[in-house]
Amino acid sequence: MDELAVKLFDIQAVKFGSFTLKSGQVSPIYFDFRLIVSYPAILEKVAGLLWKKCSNNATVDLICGVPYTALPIATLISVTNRVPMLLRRKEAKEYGTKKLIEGDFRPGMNCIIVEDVVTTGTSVLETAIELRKLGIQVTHAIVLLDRRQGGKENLSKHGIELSSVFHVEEIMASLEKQSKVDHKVAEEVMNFIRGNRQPILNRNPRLHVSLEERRSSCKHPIASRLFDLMLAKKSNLCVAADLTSLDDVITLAESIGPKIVVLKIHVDILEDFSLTKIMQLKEVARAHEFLLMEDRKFADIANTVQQQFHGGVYRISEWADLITAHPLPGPEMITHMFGDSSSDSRRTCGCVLVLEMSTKNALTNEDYAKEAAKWGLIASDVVTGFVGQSAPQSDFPGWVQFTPGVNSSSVSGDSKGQQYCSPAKAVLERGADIIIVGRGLIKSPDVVATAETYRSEGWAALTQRITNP
Ligand SMILES: O=c1ccn([C@@H]2O[C@H](COP(=O)(O)O)[C@@H](O)[C@H]2O)c(=O)[nH]1
Repeated sequence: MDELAVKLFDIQAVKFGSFTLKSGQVSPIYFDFRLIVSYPAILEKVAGLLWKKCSNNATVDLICGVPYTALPIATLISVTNRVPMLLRRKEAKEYGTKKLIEGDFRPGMNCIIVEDVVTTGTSVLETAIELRKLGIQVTHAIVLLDRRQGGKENLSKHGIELSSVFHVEEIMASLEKQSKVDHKVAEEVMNFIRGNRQPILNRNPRLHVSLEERRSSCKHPIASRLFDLMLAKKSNLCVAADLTSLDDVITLAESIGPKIVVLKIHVDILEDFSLTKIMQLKEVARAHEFLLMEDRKFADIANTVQQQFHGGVYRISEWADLITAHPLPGPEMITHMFGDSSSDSRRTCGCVLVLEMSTKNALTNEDYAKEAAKWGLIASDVVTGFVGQSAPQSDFPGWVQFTPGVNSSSVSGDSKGQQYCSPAKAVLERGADIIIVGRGLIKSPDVVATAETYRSEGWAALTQRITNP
């Protein structure tokens, strides 16, 4: 092991300095195991050590590497030990079979996941979710290096036992013993690892608090109403009714009304908009008890947005229960668009801030979302929640996270930049309270049955997240 640690250091697969990790943490150590493919003897050694962990732990039908670094390692294990391998794609192709898992298997077979480095365990879990969807059992994962920052615990909560060849402590001890790093560096690394041990996937307490408790922290009546509806209807489904006819939206709303808690529209794509018809939709919302969200994504100076919200042909403030707004122009826009403190719409309509977009290459990165969330706190009397693809490290339990880009099919997105994930992933891994489903439902041949499937999957995931943190 000492020898392997030194070899990894010598080929610069272990680096010291200041590195920003996927989680946003700045780490004094970085493992770049992609380099191993260029050193066949090291690759062979690593594959051998991983296989030892494997055969110690379970009877293996199949192995599957987490893309991409672990793929050559898994291939070598497979060939050397004659154990069949499955190939996981990161994204489904938009043509052909659209499979995320390639290879030959039977449901019920067990599969060991192979990974190079585990920090929080998210990548292993993503692979396990795809395998389990096909009926393949996943109870073990093997990894070259466990950074010991919560990955083992997170995976164990999902029924996966993680075995590792190395821990960071062992690598540091080997490198210090062989004078590759001095004591000061070794101590700095170990302090970082010890100081960041809590399971990162559980950082945000909002995710595991009961809906009843969260309702009691709400500052906005529309947020309280939404929690009431979720509890009463056992639903966290919002349907994006992106149709161009308001008559068709009304027909859709009448059929799926009992399954949903929010119906989201884009008023400016409707070809037959009239105030009379939108009031009919409002009546359906009242009868079936769901909220009406106008996804206008306001983003201008307060003076303009105020007129867009209250005036024009749409008179959004007269019928919308929820509206979306980009935080980009700053908190003044959010507070002033509703009018002065006596304006009714401050209490009858809740503002949902778009902190992160679901699209590829969106500029709404982690820093933007973090800063933007502060506007929400400043304008807390009108803000009911946010649109996002991840749970901020900390937010307010009375806010609701809406996550769009949810689609149960294996398609990873559309051809125009939209990106999709499943209801379970949106809720369990990304922190969604409300899942927003558009084409995955409105294009289906049986919208009522599809609404029920999304309702039950979304609700099951939310219940699981709250009861099994
Ligand atoms: O980041 C965002 C913000 C909003 N949306 C909206 O959600 C739906 C998604 O529709 P799909 O058919 O499920 O792709 C749509 O109304 C968007 O305007 C989003 O997708 N991403």
